[in-house]
Amino acid sequence: MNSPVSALHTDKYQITMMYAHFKNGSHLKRRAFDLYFRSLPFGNGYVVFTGLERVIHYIENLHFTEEDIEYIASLDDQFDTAFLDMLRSFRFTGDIWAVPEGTIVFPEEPLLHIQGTIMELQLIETALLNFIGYQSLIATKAARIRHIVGDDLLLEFGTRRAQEKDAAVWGARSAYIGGFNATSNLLAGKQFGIPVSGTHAHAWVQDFDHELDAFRAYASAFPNQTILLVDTYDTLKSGVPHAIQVGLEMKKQGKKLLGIRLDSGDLAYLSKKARHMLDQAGLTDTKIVASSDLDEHTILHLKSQGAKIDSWGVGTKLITAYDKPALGAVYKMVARLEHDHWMPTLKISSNPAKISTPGLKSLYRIIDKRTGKARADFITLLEEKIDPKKTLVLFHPQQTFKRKKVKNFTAIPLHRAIFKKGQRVYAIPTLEEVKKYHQTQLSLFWEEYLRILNPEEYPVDLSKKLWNSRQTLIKEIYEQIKHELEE
Ligand SMILES: Nc1ncnc2c1ncn2[C@@H]1O[C@H](COP(=O)(O)OP(=O)(O)OP(=O)(O)O)[C@@H](O)[C@H]1O
Ligand SMILES: O=P(O)(O)OC[C@H]1O[C@H](OP(=O)(O)OP(=O)(O)O)[C@H](O)[C@@H]1O
Ligand SMILES: O=C(O)c1cccnc1
Repeated sequence: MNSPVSALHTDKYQITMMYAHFKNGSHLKRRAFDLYFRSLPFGNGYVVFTGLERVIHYIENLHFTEEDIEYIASLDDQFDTAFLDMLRSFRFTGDIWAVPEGTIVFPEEPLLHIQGTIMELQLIETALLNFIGYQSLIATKAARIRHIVGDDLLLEFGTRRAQEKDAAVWGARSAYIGGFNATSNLLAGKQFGIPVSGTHAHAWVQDFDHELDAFRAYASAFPNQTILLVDTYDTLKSGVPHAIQVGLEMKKQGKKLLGIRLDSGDLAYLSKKARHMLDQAGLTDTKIVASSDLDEHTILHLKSQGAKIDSWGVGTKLITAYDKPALGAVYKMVARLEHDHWMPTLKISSNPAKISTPGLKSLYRIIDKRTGKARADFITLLEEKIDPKKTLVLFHPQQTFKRKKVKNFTAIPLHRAIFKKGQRVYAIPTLEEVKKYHQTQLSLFWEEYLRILNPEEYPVDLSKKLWNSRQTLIKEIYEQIKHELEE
């Protein structure tokens, strides 16, 4: 179904670290990593997590072919035969936990938690960040657009402007999860079962001597799904009148002109005029589709101007995540297994926002039982239990004086086990299930967190124990550095 992803879809340094670990005798040491992002894209209040299905296919198929191994050997004559032999039988043997696709997620949350040998965990970093970062970005952009249009039909038109093929196809899938109704990309339709849709291009009209002939010919080829592009010459003087003429001819034959498409000019003005003209002619059921560099901001403005647009075709600005082309997801080591005991590890940075959260952790969503709405997300040490009968004290991880007490709540664990010892233990949901799950996720949040402009910051808090363990580790590392410098 999906084209397999090569094991070489990784950065060179992952292979060189694998080799250095192999020479060091440490390649089979067990480690744990978290995948997360640090800041929200597009000024949005949340991210829609997607990319897991591709991660699963990648992990299940992960192996080096003979050609891959030959290529690696050709890079550096350092690589000895024993290492190359080991690559021949390489398979992923670790454990992965992840939030399901479609989940609403926030900065600093462990979206994936992965345990395995350091060698395999290094190898997969690049591909995981690549898939999750891009797909989550597009699903989030799509959700913003869905938020603005209400129930209007949303069509994904981005393939021709996407950053190459995979981005177009997986982007179409993410857009569908985030709230689009259909894609123009047939491969995405075939591969994922996304509804496909479309109109026709200017070239269809240009290929005829007269616009009217072009419209008639198109209507006769597709009598049940005729949508005519009306802006090739002059939208109001030529395109719409010709479309109306064809629409009336179709009506006489008991058929219906489904729609017209506007693709340039002042879309508010043109759509209002076109609506009026269609209605005057009795074509009240004929819909108006608009496209032309649309995004959530332009659509919002068009709506505020009273544009009479029923359906939106969105390409470039969605599929390229135009205003924030990278999510900036990261993958950090959080623990090392030493003598059967997980030792938390930390990445310190001069920028406090970049200090990672150590250890094996659980991620919960705290739901207020009275309202059914999310109060906060709560990250704990793995071994901690939350007692729903007790009051939960939440505090801001930086401004710790900011506190709130939560009673009468449910703590929903967000992680699912995906792989155990290299074997998948997770039943991949259908795309429709993912889309539906995303909708139920949205319903957990107050509108204040969902609005597209200046949303409220949703609290993601650490348990006291986790917060203490992080502070202790930071202190220990600074003490150690000080001590080493003094020596
Ligand atoms: N009423 C409107 N209010 C705000 N933005 C609009 C309105 N009508 C159209 N737009 C947006 O303005 C931009 C206009 O694009 P541009 O000036 O490049 O040309 P165009 O009219 O689309 O023609 P072409 O596609 O042939 O270049 C598009 O992003 C479109 O979505
Ligand atoms: O505007 P987007 O959101 O990217 O949507 C996709 C665009 O692709 C097509 O344009 P085409 O390639 O025919 O070029 P055009 O810009 O001249 O319309 C279509 O007419 C849309 O305008
Ligand atoms: O079907 C359409 O109208 C379409 C498809 C891709 C890009 N622009 C428009």
